Amino acid sequence: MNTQSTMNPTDADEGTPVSVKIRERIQASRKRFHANDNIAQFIEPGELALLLDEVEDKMKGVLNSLVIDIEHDHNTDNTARRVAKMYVNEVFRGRYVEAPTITEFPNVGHLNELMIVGPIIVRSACSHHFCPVIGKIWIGVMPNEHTNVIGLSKYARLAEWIMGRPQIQEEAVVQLADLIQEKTQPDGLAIVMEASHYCMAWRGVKDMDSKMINSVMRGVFLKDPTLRREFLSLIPRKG
Ligand SMILES: Nc1nc2c(ncn2[C@@H]2O[C@H](COP(=O)(O)OP(=O)(O)OP(=O)(O)O)[C@@H](O)[C@H]2O)c(=O)[nH]1
Repeated sequence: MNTQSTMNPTDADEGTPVSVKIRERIQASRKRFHANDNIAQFIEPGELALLLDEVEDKMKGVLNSLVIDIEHDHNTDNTARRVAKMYVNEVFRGRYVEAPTITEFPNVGHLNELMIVGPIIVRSACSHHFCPVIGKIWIGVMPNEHTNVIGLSKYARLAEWIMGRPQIQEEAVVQLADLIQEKTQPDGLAIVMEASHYCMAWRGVKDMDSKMINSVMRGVFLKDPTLRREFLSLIPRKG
């Protein structure tokens, strides 16, 4: 018997986890959905709330498998919901929502002097263990007369959107550089990030002191060693 032919497509859809529906749309568009990719364009209105319910349900499974009595332990009876909210609405929000709106102003003053913003405090989580990554970022921009000027706070908003995903630091700074480059089209862009990785402090090697520092240099920062030195000397990293 061909059961398919008698089924209404909406009935077939019912009971399909929302994550599966979203994943199918991404795959149909042949787009990537790695941990540090944004997938907002594939999420329909109302689906984020359903995704939260689904993650809560799966988290209950994890707690059960950890042999925690969530039925009777008053401390953990709502933990699955809290963790789901933390992932979907807070720490990994940068995967599920569109980029912040950025007001761009024309560079009427023809500014072409080095501009530095930082330290911007950033919070992320490593893709490997989902442990916190907390650090600082400095951004240097060398505008030209065609460069769009964006409000100072917008650098922090863009950084928050990129860091609000499971990341590895090397890829996070490149994603942020690509985004700022696209928004402002400067002659040069420099980013330095310094962060503590709690997967190395709380667990694993339990090293409390080491930090990872990395940088991305684009355009004139790459070509001009004097400008690069000026940028690096102006960021008060040890302060
Ligand atoms: N390159 C890079 N490595 C990272 C970052 N965040 C965490 N790591 C490292 O990722 C590695 C994962 O190593 P694995 O050997 O797969 O995992 P593991 O067995 O739990 O490793 P240990 O942490 O050594 O116990 C660890 O060395 C982490 O310190 C990051 O942003 N960039």
